[in-house]
Amino acid sequence: MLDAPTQDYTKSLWAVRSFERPAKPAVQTGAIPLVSMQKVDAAYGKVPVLHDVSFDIHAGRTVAVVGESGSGKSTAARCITGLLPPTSGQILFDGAPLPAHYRKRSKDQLRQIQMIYQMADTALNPRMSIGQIIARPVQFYLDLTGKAKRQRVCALLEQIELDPAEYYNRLPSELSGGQKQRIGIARALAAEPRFIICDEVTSALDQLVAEGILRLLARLQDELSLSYMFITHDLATVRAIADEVVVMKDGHVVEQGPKAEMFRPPHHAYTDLLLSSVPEMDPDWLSNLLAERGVDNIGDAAVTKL
Ligand SMILES: Nc1ncnc2c1ncn2[C@@H]1O[C@H](COP(=O)(O)OP(=O)(O)OP(=O)(O)O)[C@@H](O)[C@H]1O
Repeated sequence: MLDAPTQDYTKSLWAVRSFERPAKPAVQTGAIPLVSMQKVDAAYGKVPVLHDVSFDIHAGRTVAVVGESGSGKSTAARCITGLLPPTSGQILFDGAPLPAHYRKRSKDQLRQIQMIYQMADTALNPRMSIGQIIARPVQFYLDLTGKAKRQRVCALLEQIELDPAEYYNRLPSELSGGQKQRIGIARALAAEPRFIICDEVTSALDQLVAEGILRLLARLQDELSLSYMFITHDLATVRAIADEVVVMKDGHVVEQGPKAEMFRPPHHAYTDLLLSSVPEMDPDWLSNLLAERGVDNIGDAAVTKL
C-alpha cells in the first residue's frame, strides 16, 4: 500500500479543488422534510447539552452539521437515532413523530435511519468475514436467508465497488482504511435506509481515499435517493458534498442555510471563525503527490485501489 501524504492541511483543501458537487436547487416551499428536529433539548444526566435545536433534512439532500468539538453534533445524531431521547422537543420522520427511544421504534422505523462511523476499524467485528458482516443487517432487516441473502450481500459489495469474489471471505484486517469504510457503507445500505448519518466518515482517511468515499456516497445518493446528515469538522468536505449547512456552537444552532450562502459573507461571527481557520493550499501538493505515486488517472478506479 502507498504511504499517506504527511501534511494534513494540504490534504484538506485538495478536496475543494478536485471534487465539488453543485448544490441542488432550493427546497420547494411547503415540502415535508424527511427528517425534522424540532426544538430539541437534550441532556446527559442533569447536564443540558442541546438547547432548542431545530433543523430539517429533505429527501435526496445532504445537510452538513459543523462546529467545534463538543458543540453537540454527535448528540444531535444520537437523538435522531433514538439512543438519547430528547428532554423536550421531537423528531419527525416523513412528517410523523418518531418514538424518542429506539426501543420503542418499529423495525421499519429503525431500518430507515442508518449510521456510518468515523472509525471503520473499530466499527467492524474483527472476527467476522466481510460477507458475514454485511449479511447480518440483510437478514435482520430484510428477512433474507440462504442463497437470497448471499446474493444480496454480493450485490451490495458490487454497489460499493469491491469484487465479491475477492472480498466476501476476507477479514476486516485484510482491508485498507478506505475499503473498510466502504464495508461500513455497504452495511448501512443493507438495511435499505432512506436516511444515513455519516459521522466524520472521511476524517481518518488519506485525502485521495477520502475523495473516493465522497464520490461513492454522492453516486449512491443519486441512485438510491438517499438523504445524508454529514457530521464533519472539515470545511473542504462541506464544500464537496453539502446542499445545506447547520453550524452548531455550545449546543445551539447558530446559523443554517444553503451551502452557497454559508461560504459567502456576511456570516455569523462563529461561521467566519470556522471558515478563516481553513489553511492556505499548497498549489504544488497535488501534482507532487501524484508524480510521487506514479498516478496519472485520479478517477474512481485509481482511488479505489489506494
Ligand atoms: N456520553 C456522554 N456523557 C456525558 N457527556 C457527554 C457524553 N457525550 C458527550 N458529552 C458532552 O456533551 C457535549 C456535546 O458533545 P458531542 O459529542 O455531541 O459534541 P460534538 O460536536 O459531536 O463533538 P466532537 O466533534 O468532538 O465529536 C460535550 O460537552 C461533551 O463533553
